[in-house]
Amino acid sequence: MECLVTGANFLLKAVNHEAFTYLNGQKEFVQIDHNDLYPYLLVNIGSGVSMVKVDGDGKFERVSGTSVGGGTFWGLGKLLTKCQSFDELLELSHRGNNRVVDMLVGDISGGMDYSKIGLSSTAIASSFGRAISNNNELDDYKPEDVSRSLLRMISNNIGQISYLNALRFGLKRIFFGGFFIRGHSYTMETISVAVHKGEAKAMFLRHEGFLGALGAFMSYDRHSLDDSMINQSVQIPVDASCGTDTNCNPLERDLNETESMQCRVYQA
Ligand SMILES: Nc1ncnc2c1ncn2[C@@H]1O[C@H](COP(=O)(O)OP(=O)(O)O)[C@@H](O)[C@H]1O
Ligand SMILES: CC(C)(COP(=O)(O)O)[C@@H](O)C(=O)NCCC(=O)O
Repeated sequence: MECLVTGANFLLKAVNHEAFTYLNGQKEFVQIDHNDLYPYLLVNIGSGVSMVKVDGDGKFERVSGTSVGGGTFWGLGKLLTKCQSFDELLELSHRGNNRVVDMLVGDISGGMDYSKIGLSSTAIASSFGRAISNNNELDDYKPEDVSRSLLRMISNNIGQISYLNALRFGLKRIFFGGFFIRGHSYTMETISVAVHKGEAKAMFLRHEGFLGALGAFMSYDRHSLDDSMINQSVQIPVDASCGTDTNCNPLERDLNETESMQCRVYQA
């Protein structure tokens, strides 16, 4: 988690045009003022989703998350569409129509005007909900439509949970990272709309999939080889503890006896 935050902080400070908003098909780069970066919410969408409140360099707290993330899209999508690769599944979603699978507010009968409670007739009332209203089997649906509905369901859910966490801590900016996003317009649009309800702004990162790797590289770089020889308390047999004491004979010591001692270990 520390690597993730280190990577995000570095990119946001060092790379021009790293962060951008995405709404109505428009990408708009955001100029980040280094002195006004913190606090922000970092949402990393990998296999699962972590939501981290970042208050500064090395200052962060994982405040929330959800197990419904990139792995869910890929795993469930693979089962439902028989796709062989993530890219294929993503490509399918480009061409799909989620209205075939999702139940929209307008589909719900009863004549109630949901606009009074802030819901338009085209809002999704229930993801995959349309599948219960007829006798269709999975094979009756196009994989494109299933993929699009799944992507929308997962992205929207992540956006909503992120929005609530931003609200919870009064955070104005949410940066979304992780390899799930892949610069995919439909994913970013859905997340943005889910967040857009409130004051917080959804922003995406050009190097979305490399935050952790970059942070790990930077941490390695920061600690030179000498620095990585750290003092660590470990349990080792005392016969190995003679060190430079030339009068010490390990064979005269009880081999079962152990004691805690300081020893230098190399940490990769
Ligand atoms: N080519 C790909 N193959 C597999 N998963 C991919 C691919 N491109 C994007 N993804 C998505 O990225 C997710 C993993 O994201 P990543 O940021 O690498 O997280 P993790 O730390 O869990 O490996 C997958 O669950 C999937 O949704
Ligand atoms: C366990 C993880 C931090 C691992 O990170 P990942 O490899 O998914 O990027 C992440 O999958 C996660 O936060 N899962 C959600 C757990 C939860 O909040 O329910």
